[in-house]
Amino acid sequence: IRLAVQQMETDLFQHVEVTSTEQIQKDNVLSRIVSESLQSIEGAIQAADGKDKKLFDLGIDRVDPRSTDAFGPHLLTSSQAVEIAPFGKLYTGITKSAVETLNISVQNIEQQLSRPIPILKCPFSNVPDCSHAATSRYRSIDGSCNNLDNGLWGRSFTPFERMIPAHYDNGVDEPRQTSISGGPLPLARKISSKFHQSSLIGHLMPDLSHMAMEFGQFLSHDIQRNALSTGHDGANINCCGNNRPSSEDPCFAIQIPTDDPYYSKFNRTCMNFVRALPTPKLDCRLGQRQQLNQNTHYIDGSQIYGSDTNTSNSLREFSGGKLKTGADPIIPNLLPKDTANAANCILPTSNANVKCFLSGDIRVNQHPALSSLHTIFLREHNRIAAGLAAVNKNWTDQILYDEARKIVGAMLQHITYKEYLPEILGDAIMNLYDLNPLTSGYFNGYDSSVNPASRNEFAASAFRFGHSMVHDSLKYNGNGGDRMFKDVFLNPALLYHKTGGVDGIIKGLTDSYSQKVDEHLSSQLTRHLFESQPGFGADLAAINIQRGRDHGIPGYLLMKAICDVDSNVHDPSVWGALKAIYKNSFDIDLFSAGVSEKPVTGGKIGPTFACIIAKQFEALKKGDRYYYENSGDQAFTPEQLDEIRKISLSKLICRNTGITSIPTNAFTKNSSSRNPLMLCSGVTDIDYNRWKCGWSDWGTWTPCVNSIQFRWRTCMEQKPCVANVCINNALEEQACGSIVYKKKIRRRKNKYNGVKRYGK
Ligand code: HEM
Ligand SMILES: [Ca+2]
Repeated sequence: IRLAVQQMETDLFQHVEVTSTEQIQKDNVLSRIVSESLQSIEGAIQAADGKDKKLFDLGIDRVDPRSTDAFGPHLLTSSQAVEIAPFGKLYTGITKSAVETLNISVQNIEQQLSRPIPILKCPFSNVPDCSHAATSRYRSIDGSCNNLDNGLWGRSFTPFERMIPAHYDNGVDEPRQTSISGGPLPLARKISSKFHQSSLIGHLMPDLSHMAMEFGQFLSHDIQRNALSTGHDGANINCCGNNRPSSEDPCFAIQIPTDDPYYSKFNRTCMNFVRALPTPKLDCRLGQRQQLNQNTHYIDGSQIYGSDTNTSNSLREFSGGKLKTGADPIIPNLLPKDTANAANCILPTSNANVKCFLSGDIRVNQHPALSSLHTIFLREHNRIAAGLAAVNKNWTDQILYDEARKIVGAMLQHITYKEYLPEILGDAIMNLYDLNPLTSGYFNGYDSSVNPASRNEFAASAFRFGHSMVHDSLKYNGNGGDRMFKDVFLNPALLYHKTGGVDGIIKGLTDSYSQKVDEHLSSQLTRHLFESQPGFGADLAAINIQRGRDHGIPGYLLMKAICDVDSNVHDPSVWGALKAIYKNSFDIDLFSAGVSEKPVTGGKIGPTFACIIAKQFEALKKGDRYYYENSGDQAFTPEQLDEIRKISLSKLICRNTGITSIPTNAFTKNSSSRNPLMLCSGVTDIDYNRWKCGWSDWGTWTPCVNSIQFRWRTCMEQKPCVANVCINNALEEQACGSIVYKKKIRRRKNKYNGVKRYGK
């Protein structure tokens, strides 16, 4: 910011491209506003920084991330994100000044005066040079240069996009908290306790296994990680103490009514809630407050490998292309241990070997089911790296790592589009949005004009539908049986069990049902989330509603209209219950009404969420140059692609655990007809010959004709082989029948042309 102020005099209008006198006048007005307001806004930001420092020095802004007030790892914001927050404050501050001074709407500011202001620095101005990326077979770690025209699209530490503009109370940045009929919106916790309370009747999903819940979360952690505001030096903020106004940015604490059916027992009237940190838009034009995604937006396995180079390097073995594993004396093949306990999870005092885990996403320790799925993919990466190394002795660590990462990323996409989404969205929507993978050949739908970025309506509301699928407990085939979620949040101990462990958790996930997607959430999430004090934890339904308001997510009815959804998509009693809580139907929050819609035919979620989710996955497919079915320089060969198409989550589980049988489709519960059990002993590995460079194995001999027979082998220069190891095909011939000749090898270049025949 200070730099921006210094630049003000020198840069003013230096790079402005203007087209008309009217535009010049508008721009002049805007620039005057910017220069007039800059100093006072900077002063306000500095004052807030000073306050943060004081709270930090007094030891107040240091919430233990393990405590209920901290939402575990969700509050740990990366330093790259912390650096962007001041820009967000500055841009929204100036936008507000412009709106007030000119007395026009923020949309007008965005539309009429929409261009970057040259005197303001932009945190997204370092557009990478993507010239080498066009021919690269591998994605960058941070997602940059996937799109060659817009190198920052989908990169980590860039803003969430939006389907439609935000609905903030003041139009620019204040959370949506006022009813359109006037007066406050109903409290998020009140909506949760009245509408999202857990249900014990008919709450199980008859078709979907609990693994469908878990894969959804794992996938969501690939696509997005919101960045929350921090105090001084990245400190965790508590908005429920007496030291910060509980509803002054960055606080937006969740008020708990005094007659709350649960929290009143503990005299709790406040639940910590910190606003997402503000960021300008990617193009740094003035406008509304936006939020920041710390992960790569693409489905690329970033939750396994990291979304920045430092993280990804810290997870690599740098030998044989492998990822680091935990050096545990009893169970060797776990995720690497977080010996510094930076993730701050809960460790048992009884066993010093038990440590939290490291992965590409810091939320890996949230609960053992999530950590277990991470473990499966880590093992698969290392298995593939070893398989590739066995057929290509001269491949370096880097090639092995890159290629194994490429294959695992493709497997994630295949499982997402082939197995997971069809269960959630149903066939009609899969077809409508062209989401089905092909059975052979390349997909030719890459469209460089499609921005793949995660949409705010998707991340802050729609894809949280999975919270409704979470069961009360984790079924556990191991020591001590099933575990209530509240007993295992942030606790990795289960993975270290000798009998059970990852196998016991994974088996339990495929062997139990998810809950139905409806308005009911398990009380493990709405009363006991990250419970650290006996009795109560946080409430995820209330947090989801509050987060939607924090991000200015528009009300449900507007999103429903945008999605062109007919009326009557709710059970009348459900809609009646919502209307009884809200003063005005147009106020109803997207999460609450979206999650409670009646499911679409063949799917598990209602039409509004299905529309938001399908549009997102369409963008993630068509806007990803590295989508696994694409052709081009970065493509798999057709034969390699066929190998990817053979995999399923169940096969991955078989290959990486000691589990002996599993439902063929891991997302639907085993039933003898629809989804029979498959024996893991019959599961084969991918055919690494599809990746082998140099000569293939010899084929079989042809039948003996005229006392001679042949066999061939081919030179495999398939990508990513280094060329010139061999050329074309080689033919071997030998005598057969009664006369025995010596066999010879020769090149079959230009069909026998110029090649001498040996032997007879
Ligand atoms: C036991 C299981 C789960 C727990 C404990 C959990 C917990 C959480 C928490 C604490 C947040 C942060 C809320 C906020 O501050 O705004 C969150 C965000 C989110 N969750 Fe979950 N979740 C679970 C499962 C799932 C599932 C199954 C899905 C989807 C299928 C899902 C999708 C999301 C999404 C999309 C977000 C927003 C992510 C972001 O941008 O940071 N979660 N979850
Ligand atoms: Ca990603």
